[in-house]
Amino acid sequence: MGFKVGLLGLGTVGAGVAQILLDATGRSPLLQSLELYRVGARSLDKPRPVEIPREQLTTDLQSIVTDPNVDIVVEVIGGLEPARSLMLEAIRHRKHVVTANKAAIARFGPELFDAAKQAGVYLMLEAAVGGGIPIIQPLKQSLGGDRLNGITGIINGTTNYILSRMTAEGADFGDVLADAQRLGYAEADPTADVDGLDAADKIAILASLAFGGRIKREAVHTEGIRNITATDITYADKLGFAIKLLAIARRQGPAVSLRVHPTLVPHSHPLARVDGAFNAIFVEGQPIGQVMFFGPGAGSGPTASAVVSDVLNVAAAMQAMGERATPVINPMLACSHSDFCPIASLDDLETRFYVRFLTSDRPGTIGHIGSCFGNRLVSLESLVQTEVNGDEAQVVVVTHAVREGDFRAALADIHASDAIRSVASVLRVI
Ligand SMILES: NC(=O)C1=CN([C@@H]2O[C@H](COP(=O)(O)OP(=O)(O)OC[C@H]3O[C@@H](n4cnc5c(N)ncnc54)[C@H](OP(=O)(O)O)[C@@H]3O)[C@@H](O)[C@H]2O)C=CC1
Ligand SMILES: N[C@@H](CC=O)C(=O)O
Ligand code: NA
Repeated sequence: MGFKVGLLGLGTVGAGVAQILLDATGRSPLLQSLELYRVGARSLDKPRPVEIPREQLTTDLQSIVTDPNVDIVVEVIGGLEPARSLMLEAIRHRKHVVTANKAAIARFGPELFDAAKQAGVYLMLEAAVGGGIPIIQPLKQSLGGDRLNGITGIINGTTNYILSRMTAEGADFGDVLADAQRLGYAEADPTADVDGLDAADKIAILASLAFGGRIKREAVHTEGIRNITATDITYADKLGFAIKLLAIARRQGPAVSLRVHPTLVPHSHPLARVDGAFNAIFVEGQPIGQVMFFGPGAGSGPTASAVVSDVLNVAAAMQAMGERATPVINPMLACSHSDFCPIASLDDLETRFYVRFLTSDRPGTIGHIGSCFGNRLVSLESLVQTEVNGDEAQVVVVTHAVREGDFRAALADIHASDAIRSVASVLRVI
């Protein structure tokens, strides 16, 4: 029994997918049942790293998703539209869909999964989070017996690369970003990466799988890394922390706390040692305890490896289904949530904070900071005056775990005082 694949997109990921599909040697025998049948792209004349016969190539992607011979559509064009409409059209034509498109899934997941359920087809997305790292299927299958409590991930390679280089070289954000763009690590428009939006898309997807409910994309509190300075990286290091852009989803009472922000991570934590463009996802559950998934979060080959694994899972399920008229969907491969997860308020988050103040170097300043925190029940772990420059001093505070709302109220009280020149940075600590 053979299955025909319609590939939408022949860029970084699409070319990698085509390369695997066209070379089954040494791979799963099931690959031999797959035929790369049609391929869609914007340009027919662009040089490609993989040779596709001209008659298989088209710029008419609609004709692929409606082609009665196509069994599985792979969407790797990216972006919101026409990706969303093409996936919906494919599903309505009863084709299984495999996608790497975290932006579209995070926003249109409910619409797409409802359509897939109604049509009796699979919508698969292993490549959408962590690129080549298996994390979607492990959450659906391997950890299916666990009650998951938290997911903490470095799930954006660009920002991890930038922060790693800032740490290694003592360099500033702007300089490293410019260099990352020159080297092709960061895109020409790096907004989605450096402002945390890409990581927010991905944690919304992971949280939905881990906590068994739909997630509204706008529920993810998102802060990027533009304001991280070499000064904070140095202070954090002296205090025993690395600064990482973490995406965090945790159970908080009956709700789920969802956030992406730069975070101080103790040097002893496994995530502190994930450097460069690598990704890692740290999952906590009961009874598993802690488990970490590490590897290449992007790139042609790794991402294509995840896409093809989905295609193979779908092919295996289709083979098992045989010629049955009514589709039988394997619940361990499908997503069947219908209710939205309640989202916890950020004010109620309990976390430690790092805060750096620029103050006047005069008597009473430190006492004033301490009492403002104390009045709001914010307990301090350490408070150090680190540097004096003329009449200006730097004061770095690390709190114990406190309610975020209380911490913010104390900060507002401190800010109102004329002993404080500015609050130079506020970062959460895990
Ligand atoms: N690159 C990576 O490492 C990773 C990417 N992803 C996701 O994978 C998806 C693809 O990314 P990537 O391969 O990097 O993107 P590219 O920009 O490299 O490739 C996009 C491909 O889609 C084609 N395309 C785009 N829009 C259209 C359109 N409207 N009509 C026809 N063809 C179109 C382009 O055609 P043409 O070549 O002719 O211009 C190109 O072949 C995205 O959703 C991305 O977020 C996920 C994880 C990692
Ligand atoms: N832009 C992303 C790539 C894939 O998701 C990243 O930097 O991690
Ligand atoms: Na993955």
